[in-house]
Amino acid sequence: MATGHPNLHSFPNSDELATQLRSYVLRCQNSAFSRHGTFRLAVSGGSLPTVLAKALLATSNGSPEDTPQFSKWHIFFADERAVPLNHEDSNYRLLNDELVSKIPTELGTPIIHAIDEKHIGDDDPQELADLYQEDLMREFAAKDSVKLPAFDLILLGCGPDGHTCSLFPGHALLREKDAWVAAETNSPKPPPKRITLTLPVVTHAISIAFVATGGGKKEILKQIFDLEEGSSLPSALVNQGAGDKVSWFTDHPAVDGVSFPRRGSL
Ligand SMILES: O=C(O)[C@H](O)[C@@H](O)[C@H](O)[C@H](O)COP(=O)(O)O
Repeated sequence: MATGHPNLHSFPNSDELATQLRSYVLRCQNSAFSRHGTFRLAVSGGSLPTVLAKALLATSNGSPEDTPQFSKWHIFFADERAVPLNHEDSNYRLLNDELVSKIPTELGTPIIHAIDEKHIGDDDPQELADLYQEDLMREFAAKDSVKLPAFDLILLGCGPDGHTCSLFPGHALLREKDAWVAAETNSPKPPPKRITLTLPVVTHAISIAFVATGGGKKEILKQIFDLEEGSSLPSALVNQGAGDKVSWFTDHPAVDGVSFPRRGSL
């Protein structure tokens, strides 16, 4: 059972948010290195890769602690669309365009865990999900030897309907207890076919961060943080399942009208 409450941070602008997100991600990196020598993280699509790139491509102070050591990073996708990797809807392509292709050589190259292109054209994305789950098993141990994979960090967005990953409000997928990766065939946000980490995998991560900015998010964040009616929304379920392992990086317009207390420091 989760302990504590999520940490809600709000920053005046995107520069400040990126600076704080950088400290947070690098702190997660450094503690992952001390546990097992690599940093295993999952990232979402949407606006997240752009903010993440701003955070991670900023100039380092030169210390190893303030340097992303990308050659020891394994980057997975918290969710991915069932489209070719060079398609404009691909989260792989988005992450590559925004971040990976811009990493200076001296910082090394991360290992990116993409979906298997051979199954992208399948009618049902289930095989794509199963193969991605096998990829996780190669990195985190077989599913019959560990109940759930423990990502060092999962970076999420929150949609205006409260979805996160490709876990949408009211969908049966929210009740998935067994699979690590599941197929979604009817996403209300296009494109309809996707794969996604399941809720138990998300809440089992060592750290989880949401990035949500702009006034367009204030109504849903009010529901998620302040109102009973928002308690079954996917993003609220992450808060409930993971408690103080969750940190929200927002800007002031996104939490305008939200009463839930902000935390001053990371
Ligand atoms: O691939 C996806 O569709 C995303 O992973 C999705 O879950 C996204 O994170 C949210 O829709 C928030 O998107 P914004 O940050 O763009 O609002």
